[in-house]
Amino acid sequence: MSDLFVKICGLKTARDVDVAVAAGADAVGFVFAPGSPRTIGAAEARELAERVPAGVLTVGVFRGQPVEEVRRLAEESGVRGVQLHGDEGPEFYGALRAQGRTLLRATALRVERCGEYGEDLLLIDAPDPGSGKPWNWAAQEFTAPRGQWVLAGGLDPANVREAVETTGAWGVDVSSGVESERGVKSPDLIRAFVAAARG
Ligand SMILES: O=C(O)c1ccccc1N[C@@H]1O[C@H](COP(=O)(O)O)[C@@H](O)[C@H]1O
Repeated sequence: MSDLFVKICGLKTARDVDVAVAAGADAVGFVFAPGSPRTIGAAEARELAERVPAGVLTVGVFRGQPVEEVRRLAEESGVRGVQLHGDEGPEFYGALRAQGRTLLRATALRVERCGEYGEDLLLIDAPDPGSGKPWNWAAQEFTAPRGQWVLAGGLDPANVREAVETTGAWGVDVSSGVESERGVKSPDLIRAFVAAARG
């Protein structure tokens, strides 16, 4: 097994959290961005996060929300990581730094290296996050960033291994590709994804 970092995102039920942890996920994500079929509240996320062992990172996922809201939801839910999908600049990451959480910067832009905005992990995603639509990570023009970067966007059990081998990603993140229908996770697909990702 490789030591690839694997994050399973958009979890809403205790069953799915338990399956992801048992399958060997390194991180689980709870969506606080409004308007997603996966959006949950802070109290629900807290209950789910409390099931997660200390060695597995719990991550709150945000998009275009004010820093006060991000701080509050992170505090109320107790997640240990914050993933930002908006166009937040370095000052936004700086404002969150004091909370001591792992900061994940998600972007569809070309980025030279992880850490430019003060993030701990860089997530290279599709322009429409959470849609399940892949982007062309195999394209000649794609240059992998330096440092710890996570590939996301349209991954599933069938394509994840090739994606890792082609791009050299340090980690992978998935939501749609482990669902039986939009917003509903499949335990079998979660297990298959983690196994396939690690090869
Ligand atoms: O999952 C969502 O609904 C979501 C909403 C808003 C921002 C990010 C979201 N999810 C993130 O999208 C990527 C990849 O998703 P997919 O596998 O293509 O469905 C992943 O980083 C999720 O954390």
